[in-house]
Amino acid sequence: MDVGLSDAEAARRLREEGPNELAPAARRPLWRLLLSVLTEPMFGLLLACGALYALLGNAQEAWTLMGFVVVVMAISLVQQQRAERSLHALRELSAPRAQVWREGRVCRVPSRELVRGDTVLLDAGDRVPADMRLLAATGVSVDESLLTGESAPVFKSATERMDAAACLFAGTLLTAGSARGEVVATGARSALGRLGASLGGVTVAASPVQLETARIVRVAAAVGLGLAALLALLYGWQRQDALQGLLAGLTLAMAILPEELPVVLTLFLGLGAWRLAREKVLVRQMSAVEALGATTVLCVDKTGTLTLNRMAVRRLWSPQGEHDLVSERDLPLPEAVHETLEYAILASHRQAIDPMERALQEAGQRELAQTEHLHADWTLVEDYPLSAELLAMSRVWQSPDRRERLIAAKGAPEAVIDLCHLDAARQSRIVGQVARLADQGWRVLGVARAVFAADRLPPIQHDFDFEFVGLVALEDPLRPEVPAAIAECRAAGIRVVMMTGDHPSTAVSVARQAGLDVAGGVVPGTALAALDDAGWQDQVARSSVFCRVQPEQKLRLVQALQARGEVVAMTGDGVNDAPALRAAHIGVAMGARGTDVAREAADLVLMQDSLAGLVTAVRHGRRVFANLRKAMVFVLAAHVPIIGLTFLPVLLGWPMLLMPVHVLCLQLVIDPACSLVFEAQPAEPGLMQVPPRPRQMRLFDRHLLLRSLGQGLGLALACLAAYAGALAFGESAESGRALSYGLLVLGSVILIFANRHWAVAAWRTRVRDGMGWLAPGAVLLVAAAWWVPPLRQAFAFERPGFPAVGAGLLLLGLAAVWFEWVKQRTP
Ligand SMILES: Nc1ncnc2c1ncn2[C@@H]1O[C@H](COP(=O)(O)OP(=O)(O)OP(=O)(O)O)[C@@H](O)[C@H]1O
Ligand SMILES: [Cu+]
Repeated sequence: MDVGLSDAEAARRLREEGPNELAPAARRPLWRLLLSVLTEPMFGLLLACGALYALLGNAQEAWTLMGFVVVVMAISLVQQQRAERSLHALRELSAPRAQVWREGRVCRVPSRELVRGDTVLLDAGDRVPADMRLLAATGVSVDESLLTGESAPVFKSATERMDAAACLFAGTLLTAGSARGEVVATGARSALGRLGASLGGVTVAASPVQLETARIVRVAAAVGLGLAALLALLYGWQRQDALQGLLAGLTLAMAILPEELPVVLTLFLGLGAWRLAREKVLVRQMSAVEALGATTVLCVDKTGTLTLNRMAVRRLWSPQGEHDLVSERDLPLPEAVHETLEYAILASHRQAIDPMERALQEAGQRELAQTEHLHADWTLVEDYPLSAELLAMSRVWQSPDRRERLIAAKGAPEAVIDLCHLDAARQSRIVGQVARLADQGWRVLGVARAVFAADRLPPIQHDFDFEFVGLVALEDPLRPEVPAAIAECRAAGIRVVMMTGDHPSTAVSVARQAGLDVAGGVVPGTALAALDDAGWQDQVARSSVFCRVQPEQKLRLVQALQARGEVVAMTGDGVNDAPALRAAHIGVAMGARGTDVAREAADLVLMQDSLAGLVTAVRHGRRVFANLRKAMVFVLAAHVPIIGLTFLPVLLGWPMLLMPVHVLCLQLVIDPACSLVFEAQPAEPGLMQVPPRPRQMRLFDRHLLLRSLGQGLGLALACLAAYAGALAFGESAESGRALSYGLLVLGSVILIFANRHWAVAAWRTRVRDGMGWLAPGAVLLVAAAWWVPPLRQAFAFERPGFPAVGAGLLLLGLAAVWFEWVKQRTP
């Protein structure tokens, strides 16, 4: 038996030959990042303003603005780099793992740690992690399209010759069978590495909300430019000063350009993904974070998702007797069921990966160790794998002291009964026993055996003359956290649908324990096969438990649900689940047990395999969407006064109020910092007690626009009133500007207060939630701009008098009340 490399040897080779990875996906170089910042419209506007100031002979303004350009670029760069880095970290997390022999044990290591000489175990659905020579292979077929472009399956087997038919290549996909191989080339030395190819990791396709935002930004930009041109003309004509007019126009363009929207959005989705990663849910597709919040149906498989996938043989039954391995643990295994366990083990792989087969072997080691029923000296001659048509598998053995061969079969009881050609009476007796065992929620397998004397083995299992041996019931406990998670879904108006390949009685029993809705009955896959599209849609509307479904049917179930307008999240782990995972709005694969194919097709990967993780993800998705709306209300509302304060004074013939510096400071520093408060906002208490948001619901709907417009207009009025008042009472324009701007900054902070919680009034909430640094920071900033000379100059301020400040505070209070009023009127 192979024992694999020692840890020390593996570490030595890893040091010498380098990790098993292709040239890591090149990060964007700094100059590319710079270029992307430079081509942003805001940057163009800034440069134009700077040039205008220079033309006007205002050297100081020009320099201030250029200083700003540097700051803005630095912020932009840091943010982009941070986004890149977090993406990189996510890629690392989703890195593939491989099963390998080390120190005489099978363990899972990250694929990048594989070295030449490692013995790797592969199963259907695995991506081949490195080039290897096959040591053993059963029914292996491979998809090598990544290397050859040819998608037809290629069959492989272990031979002495070391040619392509006995080799697996890195990056190709095991579509069927299982294999053991020795690594011969890793990383860049593999066939794939020599091609210079690389496999994709995290993808960032635009989500609906991102598209919607992009549209809003485009519209706003067009409107902004139009208005800006209008203002420039107006100003130039009114005051006969074209350059100043142009400057005013550019300032307005800056004020309207909703630069922060896309930034806020990326940040929210990205940080949402990061928060989910901390909850052991990996996001492979950023837009999934957003779709999660709208999920109406969760389609889940049973084993591993609802249950622990910790199989243990619970009961053995044969026509001669029965034995329970838990309640009768202290009794020796009765002779009557010896053969049942013996043949169940013979029908399993020796180095079993399947938890069911492992459980059988464990039971065998425990119960049959002192008997002649374990046959280490027998050799395997042939293997008939499980198929969709026949849920049973057989293995053909040669014993050293017999000429004829022995065949052991195990599988779904119906399939095994079918193989045994029993008479009606025996058949119905066995079916009754199966139902009795499956009613406990146990998975039941039938076991059969045959003897075969001729030389040539038949092509299909049906050609053996099988004799029924007995039944094995395997127990797989429910995950303890599942009933609570399902109850949470129910409260949140999310339906949970179970799709399993298991027996109807087992399915119902587990569904009941988990708290699923079983009133709609259990629908077996065979009943679905005869239905048309309308029939499928009808079924998925009525029933929540589907049993004996084949993976291909899962795809159709998902499509039927989608045709009914549901937003579907689906879990899956097998090779054949990939199409359904791709079709679902949110495909969910399992980190621990899922195949590589499933993981690659999925949008989310649950590192802890449990349904509870998925429910957590949904909760986060809802929270992100709710907070996004709050942030958008804030950003939009904050734009209104900026626009008003640039536009109106010009119209009214007052001295110019906001200049480019002010607009930039608000738009590029203060507002984005403020939006972060919303990102960290915890979920509102009733978040999981309301139905999912309608699928068509837009991020920027009427309520949102009304609310932001209402609140923004209030703040704009307050600021304008402060300016007008200051001017009326004989203060200088600089002093009025300082007052008005201070009001704008502090009012924005109050705007955050108002919108952190929508259901409760701001004064009922805890002030400190995420605001600890913000309010003092804003006050400090305003004070500094008023009193520190260089800043005062840069902002063109003069310190306002105390009566003015008092009036300003009063206006601020009024604005706060107004925000709350608007909040209540726009639910
Ligand atoms: N290794 C095996 N040996 C014998 N029979 C098997 C084996 N694996 C599966 N079966 C039979 O095939 C049936 C379907 O198994 P499959 O693994 O496809 O179910 P599944 O859809 O993954 O189930 P679940 O939803 O519980 O995860 C099982 O109920 C069992 O009867
Ligand atoms: Cu025996």
